[in-house]
Amino acid sequence: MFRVGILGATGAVGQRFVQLLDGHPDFELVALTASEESAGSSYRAAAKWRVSTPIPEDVASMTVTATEPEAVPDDLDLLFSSLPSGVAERVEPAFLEAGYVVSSNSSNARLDDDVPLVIPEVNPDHLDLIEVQREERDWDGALIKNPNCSTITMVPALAALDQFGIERVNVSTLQAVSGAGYSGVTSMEIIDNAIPYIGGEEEKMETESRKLLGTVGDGGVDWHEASVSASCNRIATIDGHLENVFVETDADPSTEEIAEAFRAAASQDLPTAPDPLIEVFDEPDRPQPRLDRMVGDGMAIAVGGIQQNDDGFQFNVLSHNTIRGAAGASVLNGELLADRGWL
Ligand SMILES: NC(=O)C1=CN([C@@H]2O[C@H](COP(=O)(O)OP(=O)(O)OC[C@H]3O[C@@H](n4cnc5c(N)ncnc54)[C@H](OP(=O)(O)O)[C@@H]3O)[C@@H](O)[C@H]2O)C=CC1
Ligand SMILES: N[C@@H](CC(=O)OP(=O)(O)O)C(=O)O
Repeated sequence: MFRVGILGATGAVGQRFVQLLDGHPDFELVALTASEESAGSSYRAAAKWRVSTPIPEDVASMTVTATEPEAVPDDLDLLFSSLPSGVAERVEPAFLEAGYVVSSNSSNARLDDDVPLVIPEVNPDHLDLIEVQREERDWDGALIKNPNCSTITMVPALAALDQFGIERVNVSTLQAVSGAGYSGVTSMEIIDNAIPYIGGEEEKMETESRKLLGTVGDGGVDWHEASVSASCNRIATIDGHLENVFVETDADPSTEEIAEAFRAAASQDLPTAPDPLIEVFDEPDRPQPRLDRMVGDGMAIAVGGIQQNDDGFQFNVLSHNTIRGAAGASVLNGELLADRGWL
C-alpha cells in the first residue's frame, strides 16, 4: 500500500477524495490537512460532511493538521491537493521542495511548461516532464496536475477524434453548481436562471485542451494547433457538466465512424479507470446530467447527439465534474504515477 494524504481535505473536493480513497486497493489515507482554523480538530468536527455516503469512521477520528510540510508524516508516498488555487500556488512548492509527490486538482501551474497536465487515457506520456521539472526546479518531489472539470469532460472525446485531424473546436457548456463549490453560487442567483459567465473558465478550456492534446517536445509540450473557442454557462444542476461540441476536421467522417472512434477510445489498466472510457448513447436526448453523470462510477465520459452539420459535425458530452472532473481525476493520476514507478 502507498501512504497518501490530502491537502485541503475538509473542502468540497477534499471530501470527494476521502470518499474515493475509502477502500482503495493501493492507497492508504494517513494524513489530512486544512486551514489553521481546522488544524487540531478531528476530521468529523472540521469537515461539514456533505457527501451522500457516510463519512468513513476511521477517517472521521483522524486529526486534521495545518497545511505545511512539517505537519505531515515525512514518509508519505503521495499527496492529493484540493486547496483554493491562490493557497496552492503558495503552499504546493513548499511540499515539492520537501520531496513530496503531489497530484493536484488546483488550477495554478497547469500551463507551466514543465508541469505534466494529465488525463491518463489521453496523454500519459506527458509524465516524462517530471524529469524536466526536477532538473529545472529546486524540487526533490514532483507535481502533476489534472485539468479543469469542463476541459476534462471534452478532451477524451476530442482525443478519440484526432485521427480525423481536428482543425477547429467550438464548445458551449451547461455547468453544474457544484463546480463553484458549496457556497459558490447562491440559490437566489441560480434557481429559475442560467448564468452565461464563469470567470476564467473559457480561457481554461481553450488553453488546457490544446496542451493536453499536444506532444512532449524539447523541455515542454508543443500544443495542438487546433483553434478552440468556448462559451461557459452555469445552470441549476447539482453535478455533471454537459457540453455541446462542434468540430471541424481535415477528414470528413460519417456519424458511424465518429461513434466507432468514441467506442474504440482506449481505457487504462488502473484501479479506478472506467472501461469503456466513453459511453456512446444512440438516443437523441442523452446524455443528461441527472441520468448519466454516474456512468462508469462517475469516471466515464458520456456522448450522444452525434450529427453532421455544414462545417463538420457536432455531439454532446457529459461527465461528473467533481468525480472525473476533480477528485477522481487526481486519484487516477496518482494511480498512473504508481503504475509508472514514480512513487
Ligand atoms: N475541477 C473541478 O470540477 C473542481 C475544482 N475545484 C478546485 O478544487 C479546489 C478546492 O475547491 P473546493 O473543495 O470547492 O474548496 P473549499 O473551499 O470547499 O475547500 C478548500 C479547502 O482548502 C482549505 N484551505 C482554505 N484556505 C486555506 C489556507 N489558507 N491554508 C490551508 N488550507 C486552506 C480548506 O480548509 P478549511 O475547511 O479549514 O477552511 C478546505 O479544506 C479549488 O482550487 C477549486 O478551484 C473545485 C470544484 C470543482
Ligand atoms: N470552474 C469550474 C470548477 C473549478 O474550480 O475549476 P478549476 O479546477 O479550473 O479551478 C466550475 O465552476 O465548474
